[in-house]
Amino acid sequence: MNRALLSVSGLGCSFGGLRAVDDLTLEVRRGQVAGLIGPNGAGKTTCFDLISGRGRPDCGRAVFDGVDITGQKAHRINRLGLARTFQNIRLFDELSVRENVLVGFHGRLRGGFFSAMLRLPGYARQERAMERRADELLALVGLAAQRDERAGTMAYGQRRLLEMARALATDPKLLLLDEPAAGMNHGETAALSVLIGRLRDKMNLTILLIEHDMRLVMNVCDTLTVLDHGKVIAQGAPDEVRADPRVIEAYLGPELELGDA
Ligand SMILES: Nc1ncnc2c1ncn2[C@@H]1O[C@H](COP(=O)(O)OP(=O)(O)OP(=O)(O)O)[C@@H](O)[C@H]1O
Repeated sequence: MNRALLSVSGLGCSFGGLRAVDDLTLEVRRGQVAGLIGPNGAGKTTCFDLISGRGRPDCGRAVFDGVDITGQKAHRINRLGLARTFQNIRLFDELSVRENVLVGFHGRLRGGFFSAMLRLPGYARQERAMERRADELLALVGLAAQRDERAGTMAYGQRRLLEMARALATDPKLLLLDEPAAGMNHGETAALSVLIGRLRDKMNLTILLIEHDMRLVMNVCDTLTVLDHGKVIAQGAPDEVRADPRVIEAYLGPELELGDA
């Protein structure tokens, strides 16, 4: 059996004259936490956009769970089991925390418009099941107590967790996290490390994350890919990657003393 859940080969994309992603080849195996790191502007978010259907690559191929998803639309890729969060958090600030998670279930309700309008019993049952699942996911990310608060009033780190809960509501096999620790304090980042480990070990999730917090990256990632100017400059186990002179020169050197993680 092919153990790769996501295989990307030769993927590329330009903005005008800028080659934002150049010949990206990357494999994420089932049950792994993989990290995509690199300096600002290296092309990491663009990679996520290409993989998740928010941008079209001009060359290369992406295969998810045995299905060619190259250039497919975002909602179709999501339905196949790939969910993501965004660097710039996208929540409905006027809705409650719980309602934001329920949005993640959108489109999964069976029965359509009329059963919703008429509030048929089957529809109401599904709705209750989703509310229970939303509450479980909020408990998982540590936001159960804030369930009825307005999302717009939450602290930044909590908003990131809420985005994760909403992505999890689509019941993904692969979760792409774009800078999940951005804006979190030290304690929140430590809790996030534990949560990511739990998602992998207890919920069987495969995760690909972009992150600048090297302590988190070194703690949670089984494998790393380093991008610089759109190109992969190193790939492998975190310890090997951080000792790679090209990586130290491009990125890690000023950010991370050896043994800091
Ligand atoms: N829609 C766009 N139009 C034009 N240029 C873009 C667009 N999106 C990204 N870029 C450029 O492509 C390059 C890669 O950007 P990207 O956001 O993927 O990098 P990144 O590694 O995620 O950076 P950061 O760590 O700062 O978030 C940058 O030079 C950026 O300015």
